[in-house]
Amino acid sequence: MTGKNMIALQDISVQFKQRNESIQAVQHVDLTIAKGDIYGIIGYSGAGKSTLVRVINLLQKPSSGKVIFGTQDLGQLDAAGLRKARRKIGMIFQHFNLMKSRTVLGNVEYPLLGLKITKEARQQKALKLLELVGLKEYAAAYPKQLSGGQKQRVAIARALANDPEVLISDEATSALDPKTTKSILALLRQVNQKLGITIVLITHEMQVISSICHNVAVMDAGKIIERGPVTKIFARPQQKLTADFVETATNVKEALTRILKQNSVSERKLLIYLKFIGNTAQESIISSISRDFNLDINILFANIDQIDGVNIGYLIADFIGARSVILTVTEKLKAAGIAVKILDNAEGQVQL
Ligand SMILES: Nc1ncnc2c1ncn2[C@@H]1O[C@H](COP(=O)(O)OP(=O)(O)OP(=O)(O)O)[C@@H](O)[C@H]1O
Repeated sequence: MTGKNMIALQDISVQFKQRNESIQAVQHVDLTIAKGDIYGIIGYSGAGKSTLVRVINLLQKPSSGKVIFGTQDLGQLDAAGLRKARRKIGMIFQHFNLMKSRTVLGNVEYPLLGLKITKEARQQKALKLLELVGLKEYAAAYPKQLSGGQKQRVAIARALANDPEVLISDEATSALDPKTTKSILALLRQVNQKLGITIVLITHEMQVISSICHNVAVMDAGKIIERGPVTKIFARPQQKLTADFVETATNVKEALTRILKQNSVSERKLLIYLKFIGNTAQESIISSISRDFNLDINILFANIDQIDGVNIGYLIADFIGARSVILTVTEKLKAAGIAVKILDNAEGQVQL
């Protein structure tokens, strides 16, 4: 990563008017994406993600705010200048948007048709891109002969035809099964690393974010409510919605539901959620502290994920002993850099 800005959205708002109603799809969003980054935008349906990324290439004109692409203010460009800038921004979608009547090669060639290059050069370029996405032998096939994953590969090749600097992926894996999703995400990572293309990726699945993104923004009701490096967001989500996305992706939420069904309440026991970040030594701290304080720790769930190269461990356990001792121990764990949450399940109501 060079540290240079690729995209800067400045105080972007988008309003839609429907009959007498006005919808604030995006509200005062500032977003800076560095060159070479893979930046994820997550949110539930209707949060404003698609509208926001369509602003990046001015497919959607903002009601107010500025879009800076590299060093250019896109709002200041004339039609020809904007067309040229847009070629530097490729896009892929959930439903691939391939042309049924054209072959795979014809689809990849399509963005190059208006350019002053020979037919041969155009085809060479398209074939090279098909090779990159692993589908050279399908050049003469038609989209209906391909699986969903293969269609998305063709769409990626087509999006790369104009040598873009940015690739926007709008729910590109949402229609695919988990295995195919993995292979498409691996291809996107390769596109980022080999070609140095900045990727902006929209999704409603935190697993997609944790698989390939370095940074993430969480959107809710048209606003970015939290943002930062993916490891930081996974380790210490600040907003309830962010925590919800994170704990679903890490299976902690599911595990907790199961545990709460089976767990009995007792005066001498507290249900505790621990998160270790990037440091396996933290795990041995638990056993040494429990030994020092003569506290029983009954582990009910444990998992470890690698997120953007950093290990994050999750543990749900019953701490059994005198309450004052348990609270002293939790303070010691916090001091050792472990995130600690006491899950008060008195009424079966637990907030992660
Ligand atoms: N062209 C439009 N005209 C009117 N309202 C729109 C238009 N496009 C989007 N909206 C509204 O703006 C809000 C944000 O929509 P948007 O598609 O950006 O959300 P999203 O987070 O991408 O959700 P999804 O994943 O379902 O597409 C929604 O309330 C939507 O109904």
